[in-house]
Amino acid sequence: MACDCDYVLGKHDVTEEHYSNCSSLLNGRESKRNADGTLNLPNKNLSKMDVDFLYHLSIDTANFDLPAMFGDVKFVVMGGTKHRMREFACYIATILGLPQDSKPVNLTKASQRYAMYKVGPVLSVNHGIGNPSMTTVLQEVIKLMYYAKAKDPMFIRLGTSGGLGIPPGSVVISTFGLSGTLEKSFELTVLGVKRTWPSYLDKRLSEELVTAASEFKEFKTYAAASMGANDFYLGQGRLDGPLCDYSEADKMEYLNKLTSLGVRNIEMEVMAFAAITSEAGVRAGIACVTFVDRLKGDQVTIPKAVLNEWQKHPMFIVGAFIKKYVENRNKH
Ligand SMILES: O=P(O)(O)O[C@@H]1C[C@H](O)[C@@H](CO)O1
Ligand SMILES: O=c1cc[nH]c(=O)[nH]1
Repeated sequence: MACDCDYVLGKHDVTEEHYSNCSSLLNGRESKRNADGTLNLPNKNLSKMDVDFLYHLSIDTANFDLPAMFGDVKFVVMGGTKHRMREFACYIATILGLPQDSKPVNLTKASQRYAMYKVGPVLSVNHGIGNPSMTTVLQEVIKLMYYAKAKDPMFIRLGTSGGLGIPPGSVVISTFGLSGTLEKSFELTVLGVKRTWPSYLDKRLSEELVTAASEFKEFKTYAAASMGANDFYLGQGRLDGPLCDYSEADKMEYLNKLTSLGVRNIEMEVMAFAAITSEAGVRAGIACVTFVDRLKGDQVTIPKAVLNEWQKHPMFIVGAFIKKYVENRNKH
């Protein structure tokens, strides 16, 4: 079915409101999920494969009972580092009152690439730095949820970032991702052709995360656009990398432009995370703490112990959201 708003992928801009109200936007697929909430992935080749090896997870569909292992997953929470995602697994077990192993089991240890922990309905997975690392594990986890027949799983990224005009330690809940060239889309070259997909996040989930954040008064939370850079140094307009051929004035002009467009933080995965989850029909959100105000400098100079505490801010928000969701579900 053609999109009823005449949006042609990659050719016209689409407003956030338009996007979240348009159910037929995604490659003409009428339904992104089955009636029972299980995923209806657009790649029809998958159903023709006898076995699917999720190579970077070291898990396959022949030797693992995926519905038994992962069928109850409701939240896939992802973030850059293995340490953070292990910490989040322990934290969520505590706040949900679930039994905790003294050493949480890394279910993807054999892959030697990533770490993945399961605590009740929560899967906590690290994704490394930048799009290629993140999209590889994200796509395998989406397939994992598909084979496990998980119902309506939500994907949330817990990240770190550089802020724009907001106090370091604040959290930004992303509403959409903006590329370095200021496009609201994720670009990937497929079969030699540059393709783009819209990079909006789930509006309702963002709002629910903002509501969950309102109980934490010790740091500020902003709902805003995020810029996703393909590099930490030049890609984020820093002056302190090994390479730099622009001036401080050029950098400030660019960062001020981002700020005037409503961008409040810069990280490295937002567009791909938003686009791929949306194409796969899963609701997704992103909450990132900021470690530096990029309008004031480039270097992250805050002591590591403080950064480790700040890294917990998005965990508090996402933890509160999950706890409330689980409590409400148990009531019904
Ligand atoms: O989730 P993390 O803390 O990895 O997110 C940001 C974006 C990059 O992955 C990385 C750069 O330091 O931090
Ligand atoms: O400035 C920053 C800090 C953390 N992560 C980023 O991508 N940028």
